[in-house]
Amino acid sequence: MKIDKILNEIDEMGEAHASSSAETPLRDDAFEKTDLEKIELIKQDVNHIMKTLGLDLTDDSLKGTPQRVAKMFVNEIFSGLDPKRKPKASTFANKYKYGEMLVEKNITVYSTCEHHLLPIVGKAHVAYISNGSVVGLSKMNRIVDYYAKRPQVQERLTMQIVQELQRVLKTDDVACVIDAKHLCVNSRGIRDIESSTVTSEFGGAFSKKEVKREFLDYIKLDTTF
Ligand SMILES: Nc1nc2c(ncn2[C@@H]2O[C@H](COP(=O)(O)OP(=O)(O)OP(=O)(O)O)[C@@H](O)[C@H]2O)c(=O)[nH]1
Ligand SMILES: [Zn+2]
Repeated sequence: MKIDKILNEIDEMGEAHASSSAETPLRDDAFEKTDLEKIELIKQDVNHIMKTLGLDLTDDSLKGTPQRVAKMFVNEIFSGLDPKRKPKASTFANKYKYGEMLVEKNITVYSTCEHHLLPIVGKAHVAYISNGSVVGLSKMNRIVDYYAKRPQVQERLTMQIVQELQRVLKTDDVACVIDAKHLCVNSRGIRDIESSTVTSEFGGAFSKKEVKREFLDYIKLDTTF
C-alpha cells in the first residue's frame, strides 16, 4: 500500500500528520510489498551477506539464519515501521479530576541504531498532565515500544513518543526522557562501555522550570540497566 494512502487513512481516523521533522524517513513505496514479500527479499540479502563473508550456509547451525533474521526484522525489531501496528491508545474522561502530573517511569526500551543496526537498550520515562482525558498506563509503554521498533536515532525516538502522546491526549503537556546505551558506542568503535545517552523533550507546561524539576525528581535517573 502506498504511504500516501496510509497517511490519508490515518487522517480519516482523526489523526494528524506528524508535525515536524520527527518523522522516520520512508520511501514512497514503503508499503507496496507485503510482509511475506519483504521477508523473502531480506532472506536473500542476508544469505548474500553471509556468503560474501565466507560462511558455509549448508552448516546446520547457519542454514536457517537468513530466514530467521528476515522474520526478526519484519515481524519484531522493525515492526514499528508499519502504521497498521500502531497501538490503539483510546482515552477516557478524567472523571476523578486528577490534576497532577502522571509519570510512567522505567519503561524498557529496546531499539536499533539506524547508523549501525546495533541495539539501543535503556529506559524511557514519560509524563503528562491531563487536559480532560486520561490514557491506560500500559498504552504509554506500548507507544514507546512501537516507535522503538524502528531503525532510530534516540533524539527522534524521544520526539515521536511525545508527539504521539500529545495527539492521543489532546494536550501539549507531555514529556519524555530516555537514558540508553548504544552498542555502537559500547561494543565497537570507541568501545566506551560506561557511557549512555540522555535525551529529553518537554512539551507545554513541562518547559516551565518547576514542572520540569518535579518530573526529573520523580524519575531520578537510574543508570543501572
Ligand atoms: N545523534 C545520534 N548519533 C548516534 C545515535 N546512535 C549512534 N550515533 C552516532 O552516529 C555516528 C555515526 O558516525 P560515523 O562516523 O558515520 O560512523 P562510524 O565511522 O562507525 O563512527 P564511530 O562510531 O565513531 O566509529 C557515531 O558517532 C554514532 O555514535 C543516536 O541515536 N543519535
Ligand atoms: Zn550506531
